[in-house]
Amino acid sequence: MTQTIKLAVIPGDGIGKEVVPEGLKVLEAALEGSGVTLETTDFDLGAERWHRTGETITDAELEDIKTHDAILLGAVGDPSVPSGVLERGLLLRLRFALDHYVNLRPSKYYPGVATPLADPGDIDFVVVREGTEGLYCGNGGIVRTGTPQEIATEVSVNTAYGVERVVRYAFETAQARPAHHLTLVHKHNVLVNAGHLWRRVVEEVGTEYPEVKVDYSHVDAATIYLVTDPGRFDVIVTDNLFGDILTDEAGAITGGIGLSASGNLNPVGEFPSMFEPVHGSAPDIAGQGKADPVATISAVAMMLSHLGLGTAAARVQAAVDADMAARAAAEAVGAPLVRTTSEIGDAIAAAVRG
Ligand SMILES: NC(=O)C1=CN([C@@H]2O[C@H](COP(=O)(O)OP(=O)(O)OC[C@H]3O[C@@H](n4cnc5c(N)ncnc54)[C@H](O)[C@@H]3O)[C@@H](O)[C@H]2O)C=CC1
Ligand SMILES: CC(C)CC(=O)C(=O)O
Ligand SMILES: [Mg+2]
Repeated sequence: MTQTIKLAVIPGDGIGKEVVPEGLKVLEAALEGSGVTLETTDFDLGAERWHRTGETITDAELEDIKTHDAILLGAVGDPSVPSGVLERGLLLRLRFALDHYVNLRPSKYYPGVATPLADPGDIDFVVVREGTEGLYCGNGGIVRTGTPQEIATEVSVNTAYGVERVVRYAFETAQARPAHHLTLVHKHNVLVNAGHLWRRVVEEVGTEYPEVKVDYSHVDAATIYLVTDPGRFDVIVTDNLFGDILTDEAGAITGGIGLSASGNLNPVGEFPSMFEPVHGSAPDIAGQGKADPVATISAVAMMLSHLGLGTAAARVQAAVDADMAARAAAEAVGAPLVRTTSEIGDAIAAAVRG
């Protein structure tokens, strides 16, 4: 049976434009001979478009994106655009409008890959970050008093509905993993309103998953454990801001943010899910061929798996694993591999083809 994947492609800004072509290169290799055809639509969104037209994304473009099976995004944000215009007006608009309430961010350490940790041990956990609420709602404002006593507020929104559905997804994830272990990360000793809601929901939903061992860490302590004892984590469930911060740290300990993939999921399938690297547009290295495309390529593997194409996903993952092994071998002899973004993409695409 032939199947067509309708993929919306948003390279965005900075290194997003460099890593997305590598992701597509590997995706095409993975689909060769599978009977699945790929139909891509490029969306011209990001800083250049904003400078040209003043638009972040139009309602018509959003509707068009909704007709696709999935979205592959690079990154958005550019120093030439006021901070927040693209991050809120484009990226968060997509996540909110497409109800991406699960932001899934796996972290796995490939033994031998360079890491700042002296003894990384066995790191293999997944962060289930809430994606549509919390401090990222844009709920707040600024009171310009005309005096030095200006007031700015950002209010974290946590609904029982929103917390319950992401917590349930996290329990399902923990139930499906061998360790059956879920850690709620929050700060309920201070954020007593939101924190206690999260804690109560985890307790209540947890009664339906008796096999899952549940524990709790305040977010500040969690940042310590990620460095000193990352092996203690299996599945972490947390809110939008804490999950954002923890997953950059998770990238750093597992070999660099250029390796970390994420899926913005609408698990009920009402809207297309969006796959992207955890990192941003990295203006400091943009245009130099220095960006590691592995995060985007791994996001492609997550996308294939989400679309039910497990064999193709496994082929991409195996090729990424092989590339990690090659990196580790080079590290071991003191001669780290130095390759451009497209050379890494070429090597992984070739490995996918076998
Ligand atoms: N999902 C998205 O579209 C995101 C967008 N951003 C935006 O990106 C812009 C830059 O943000 P930053 O805070 O600098 O975060 P960033 O993630 O772009 O960069 C942080 C550091 O990681 C390095 N880095 C990132 N990706 C890399 C890769 N693939 N290979 C090698 N090194 C890599 C960068 O060179 C930089 O030193 C801002 O406009 C920000 O708002 C930030 C995070 C996510
Ligand atoms: C720019 C933010 C809205 C996104 C971000 O940093 C993230 O999702 O990791
Ligand atoms: Mg982030």
